[in-house]
Amino acid sequence: MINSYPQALTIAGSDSDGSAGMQADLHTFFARGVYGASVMTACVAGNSYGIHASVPMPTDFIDQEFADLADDYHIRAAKTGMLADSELIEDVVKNYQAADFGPLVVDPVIMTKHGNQLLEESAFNTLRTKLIPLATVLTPNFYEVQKIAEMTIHNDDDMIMAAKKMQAMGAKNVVAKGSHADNQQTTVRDYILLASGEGFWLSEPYHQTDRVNGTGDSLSACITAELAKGTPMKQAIEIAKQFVNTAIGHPIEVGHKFGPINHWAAQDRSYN
Ligand SMILES: Nc1ncnc2c1ncn2[C@@H]1O[C@H](COP(=O)(O)OP(=O)(O)O)[C@@H](O)[C@H]1O
Ligand SMILES: Cc1ncc(COP(=O)(O)OP(=O)(O)O)c(N)n1
Repeated sequence: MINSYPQALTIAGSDSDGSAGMQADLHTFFARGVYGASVMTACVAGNSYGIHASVPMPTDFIDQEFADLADDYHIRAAKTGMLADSELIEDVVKNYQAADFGPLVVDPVIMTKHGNQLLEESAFNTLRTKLIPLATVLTPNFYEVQKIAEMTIHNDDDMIMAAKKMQAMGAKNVVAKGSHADNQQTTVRDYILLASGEGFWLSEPYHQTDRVNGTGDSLSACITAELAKGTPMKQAIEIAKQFVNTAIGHPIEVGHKFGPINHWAAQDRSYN
């Protein structure tokens, strides 16, 4: 019985307004009924207007965070978020490989949707060659798909080709998130390529709202939470897409500009 409750880990940056980063991951783990632990990699100061400062954690501190969790907790799935630079990526790779933390969801946080760069340009190669090969699931947004696959996406065929390229880099399953830049669109579509080779699109209604901070973090955290519970991969991804869509579709009034999504929307019976 000891340590039997599903436990998941976020290896990510702290975002002070709680809308994204580690805080969004922990909100999501809680909402999905999974215990959440955290390895803090960086701290970001920001609010609903934007990000204003950022500091990376020292790698010996990160090593200690991993060691303490490995000594005591039974982590069944983990995810990465903001890793800031090459040194941090290499440190996280070293620690993850030494631990037994289950499947790894890699959210390759490069840039927020408001244009804040959270990974140094010089770290792209380390991300491609060292972290992506460890990914059980890779969840790039539309911008990150193009950066990682080194191609411009014009249509569905391009997206499918980019997903195959990322799988060839070593990611077992790929969730390539589509664009939502057009506020006239009625749906949002992500392309999924599973380890089996099965590929399909997941579609949900588009919501016109400014309260979309942390959507990518929450999607990858929900997949992680489901994997920690033992949910099969395809179902975990489908649950995550619906979870995030419900959370975007029932916005809460927090912050003045680009606010957080509503992590408890899926549980609130008044929305059903
Ligand atoms: N306005 C929106 N309406 C509905 N779904 C959205 C909206 N914005 C983002 N999503 C969904 O949220 C998920 C996270 O995607 P995205 O916002 O692109 O990630 P990131 O936060 O990494 O940039 C995707 O499944 C995407 O389709
Ligand atoms: C500390 C920190 N990590 C990640 C993000 C970006 O979150 P993400 O969900 O990938 O993107 P947005 O939806 O917020 O653009 C962040 N802001 N802070």
